[in-house]
Amino acid sequence: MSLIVQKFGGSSVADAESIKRVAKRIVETRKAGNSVVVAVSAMGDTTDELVDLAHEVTPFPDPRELDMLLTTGERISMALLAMAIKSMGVDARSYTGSQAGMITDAQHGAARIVDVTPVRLREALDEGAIAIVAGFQGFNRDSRDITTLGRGGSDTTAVALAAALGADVCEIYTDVDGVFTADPRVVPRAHKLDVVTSEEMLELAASGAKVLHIRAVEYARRHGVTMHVRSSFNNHEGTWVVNSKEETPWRSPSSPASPET
Ligand SMILES: Nc1ncnc2c1ncn2[C@@H]1O[C@H](COP(=O)(O)OP(=O)(O)O)[C@@H](O)[C@H]1O
Ligand SMILES: N[C@@H](CC(=O)OP(=O)(O)O)C(=O)O
Repeated sequence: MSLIVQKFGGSSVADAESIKRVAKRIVETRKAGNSVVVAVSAMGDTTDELVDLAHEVTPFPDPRELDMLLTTGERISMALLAMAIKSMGVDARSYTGSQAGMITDAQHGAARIVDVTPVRLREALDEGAIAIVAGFQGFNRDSRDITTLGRGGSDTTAVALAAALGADVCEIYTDVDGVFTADPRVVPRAHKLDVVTSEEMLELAASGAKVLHIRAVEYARRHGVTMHVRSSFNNHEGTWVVNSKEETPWRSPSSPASPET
């Protein structure tokens, strides 16, 4: 049995229909015989809307309270996703970052992960359940406060969970088919890369490829996590982010042998 971490970005869970579509995909991965942990982002533009709302209240929101506010976005999507999966007859449980054991430093808005203690996730997996974790958030032990990892931080949540749980692969689901030579929405001639090294991915991320959070790539490189960036809207093989080109990409059991077009 493989352990797969799947991350769904805000673009993949923008509305109720999308949440049901994503739930179906997660259930298929579970029914194929894998253990599944999911990291989910807030729906669509929820985080931007919450930031705007805070600035309507005050030009300088208190950093602790801003983190408290922003983490609510992921709570909404994780609970809805767990409900959708349960309605399909499969056990699923949602966890906030603190419940999932994402321990960070105290830097509100840009916290760094210092430890991951996924005790409750292991319990859920042992009982055959799918664990759904709120992305982009953690908990600081000293202040006992909730923190956020910075914008786009759910990729890092997924990679950190994959490393701590010893997952076989960390799948990053988004709204494009993988990592392209340039932003495919801006440069129509950009082409998809099948395999990139984490080194190459760091360069792409540094030059603005927001498809992956740079800290997630750094974390994956440090901990030897293999990532597969792919679309949640089709079953095409995406881009493998590997530590060295000698590494044979691990074929995801959730990828069909002959992908649909
Ligand atoms: N080099 C690139 N390859 C792929 N996508 C890119 C690249 N550069 C920028 N993007 C953009 O990144 C977007 C995906 O990131 P994001 O909107 O944060 O998704 P999510 O909500 O899934 O986290 C794509 O829609 C694409 O426009
Ligand atoms: N919701 C947070 C965290 C995140 O990673 O989102 P996304 O995966 O949609 O980029 C943000 O918008 O920054």
